[in-house]
Amino acid sequence: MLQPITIHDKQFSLYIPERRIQHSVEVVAARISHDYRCKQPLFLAVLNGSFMFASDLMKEMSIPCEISFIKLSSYADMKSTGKVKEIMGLNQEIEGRHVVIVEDIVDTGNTIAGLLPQLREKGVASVEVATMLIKPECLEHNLSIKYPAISVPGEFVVGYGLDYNGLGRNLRDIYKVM
Ligand SMILES: O=P(O)(O)OC[C@H]1O[C@H](OP(=O)(O)OP(=O)(O)O)[C@H](O)[C@@H]1O
Ligand code: HPA
Repeated sequence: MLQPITIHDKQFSLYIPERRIQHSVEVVAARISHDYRCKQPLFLAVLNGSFMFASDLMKEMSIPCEISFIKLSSYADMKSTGKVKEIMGLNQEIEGRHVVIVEDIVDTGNTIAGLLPQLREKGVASVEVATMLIKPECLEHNLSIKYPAISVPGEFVVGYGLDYNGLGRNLRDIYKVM
């Protein structure tokens, strides 16, 4: 068996190898390329974690498409629905655009559940979500995630953009906590 890796105080074992990740990215890119062939989609990649998936996804797209990167403020106003993180860095006009949010992971779904209404308020023509990983058993919202690459159980994962306290994002494979 492969040696586990150590990040900070925890050990992680290899979970999803690079070749499976790359194959899953190709499958998702082909689906989006087909579904959006006359729509010139605008990818909105949520920083930081999505940078690697966003880059690989773009390289596999076979239709004209654009990309912008957004960050969600770590603090925001409290609304009755809970904490709503505001979008920062959106310097692109999105009214009337077909937007595809790009995420590294949908875990509880809080991030996407907060983001979707804000994008709809700005008058997008459509909005869907592409995510490298999804944890269906952790979802706390009724979300329809149209383009999930790989489903995983609830364990904490790192690599391919995902971090554990800042480290591990550079790993080409995805690892899970032991
Ligand atoms: O579905 P959720 O429970 O909301 O979790 C998913 C979010 O958590 C991570 O972001 P994080 O806020 O850790 O920032 P990062 O991308 O900079 O690591 C990840 O990149 C997603 O955006
Ligand atoms: O499993 C995870 N790993 C890293 N970052 C995350 N953000 C939400 N879930 C995770």
